[in-house]
Order: sequence, then C-alpha cells, then structure tokens
Amino acid sequence: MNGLGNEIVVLDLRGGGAAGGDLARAINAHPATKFDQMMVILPPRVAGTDAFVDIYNCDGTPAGACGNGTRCLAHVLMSETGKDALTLHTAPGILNAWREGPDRYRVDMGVPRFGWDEIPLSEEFRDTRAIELQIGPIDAPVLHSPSVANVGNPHAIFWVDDVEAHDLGRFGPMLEHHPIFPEGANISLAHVTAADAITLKVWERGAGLTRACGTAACAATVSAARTKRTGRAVTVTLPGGPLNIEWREADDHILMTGPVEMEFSGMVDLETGDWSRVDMAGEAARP
Ligand SMILES: N[C@H](CCC[C@H](N)C(=O)O)C(=O)O
Repeated sequence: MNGLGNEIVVLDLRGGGAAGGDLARAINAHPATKFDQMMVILPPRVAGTDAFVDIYNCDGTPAGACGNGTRCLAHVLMSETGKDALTLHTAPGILNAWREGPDRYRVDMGVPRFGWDEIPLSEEFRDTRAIELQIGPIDAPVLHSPSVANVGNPHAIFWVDDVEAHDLGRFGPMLEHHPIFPEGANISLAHVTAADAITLKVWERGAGLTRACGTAACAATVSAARTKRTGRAVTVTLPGGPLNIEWREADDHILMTGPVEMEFSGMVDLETGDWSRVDMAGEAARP
C-alpha cells in the first residue's frame, strides 16, 4: 500500500507467525516489495482494541510510530469489518482511527511530548522549541536551532525558507545519528508558507528520504504552533501530497487526515521474505 507515496507493507499475522527486523530486511530486499515501513498486524493484547501493531523501518529497526502506515492499516481493517472506526494498539499507545471517505482516513495520533528526556535528547535542554544544534561553519550555519518533538517517535524540525535549497540526502544521515539523539531522530526541513500551511521534506530514521511522513507532519505542526509560526490547523504538503493536521485545543491530541492507496497483495514466506502475488480479493495466486 502507500500513504501519500510513503511505501507501506502491511503484514497480517493475526492467524499466527512472527516477524522481526530480519524479515523486514528480507522483504525489503525484493525490488517489488521495497518499502519505507512495515506494519505488522497482531492479535489484540488489550480489551477494546482491534489489533496490536508492530512497526519496522526498511532497515529492520523498530519505528515506534508511523502515521501514513496507520491510515493504511485503518483501510485494511475497516474494509474487513465494514465499520467506520477502530482502535489500534501500538508500542507508544492507543490510536483511534476513522473513515472519512472511500480512501481517506483520520487518525488520532495522541498527545505530543516536548520534554528533553522524552524526545529523547542526550543532554538537558530546557526549551525544546529551538535546541542548540547546527551544521555548517560555526559563524554561518547551514541549518540550525531545530524544534524537537516526540509524537510516538523522535523528530527534529529545521525551519527554512526553501526545502529544496538544502541537500537533505547529504545532511540527513549525519543529523539522524547525531549524538544529541540517543535513539536517532527523523529529520525534517519545514517551510512555513502561511499561518495554516507548511511545506515539508523528511529524512526518516531507518528509511532515508521518503515521499511522505505522517508523524513528521504532526511534529512539524505542533512545533510550528508552539513557536507561533502557525495556528493549530495546518495543511502540510510533502513531496507525495498534502496531509491535514489539527492539534486539538481541547485535549492536545493531534488529528491527522489523509489518503491511502492499495497497490497489490501477496503471500510472504515468513522464513525467507520470498513472496508471491495474490489478486486483491485474495483468491487466485498469480506467478
Ligand atoms: N513514515 C512514517 C514515520 C516513520 C518513522 C520512522 N522512520 C522512525 O521513527 O524510525 C510516518 O508516516 O509517520
């Protein structure tokens, strides 16, 4: 599947079997199933939830949260039940999702955290709206003073005037693994174009440059609102298209709304990651 061009593999293990980082890497090694994130659907662990979900990056590391993948899961599970709402359980918490249209879903991504030890950062920063971090010459930094936020995973947002003016493919890896981020970080360039609009480009932890990153859109919106760059309802335009993000005043929850697309389905060998295509109805296997 894909969510705004963010490539997602949804692996349904409710019937049994186990998946980990090795399987994620093996599936990602096949050109047709190269992905950004793999969402593993497991049987529910808590009453009142529809499924437990494990999330992996294409390099096999755990992702914590994935906004675009969560919409894809919402599509798969709601298509199955015919319901318009569901509750997912992921490592960082419980997420509610709703169908907004045939291929459009809204997810409550929960409450963002801003404490330096919640991001986490490796040293104390009292103000996470702009931390002292820069790259480039000391007196003429190329990128500096990012806002940081945790929305189920760690994000650093650099505010720029043009997201294309910087080589994120070059700076991304360096910033993702910067010692200030003990668990790594997703790195964004954000251009605020209006009080309700941000253009965003993301280097993802464990996945690199992607066409879209839902959690980064959430982190950019809350960080922009917190620093008075925008209001609390923002359209975030990524290379793959727009996401609507609202940081709800009443309870500080972040609501993310956007599209999903089904590409194809298949059966995968859980030992080797080898797979074969199956038609959308899951009936006849094709070579
Ligand atoms: N693409 C995802 C985010 C993946 C984050 C992952 N790269 C990490 O935190 O390690 C999204 O739509 O939110």
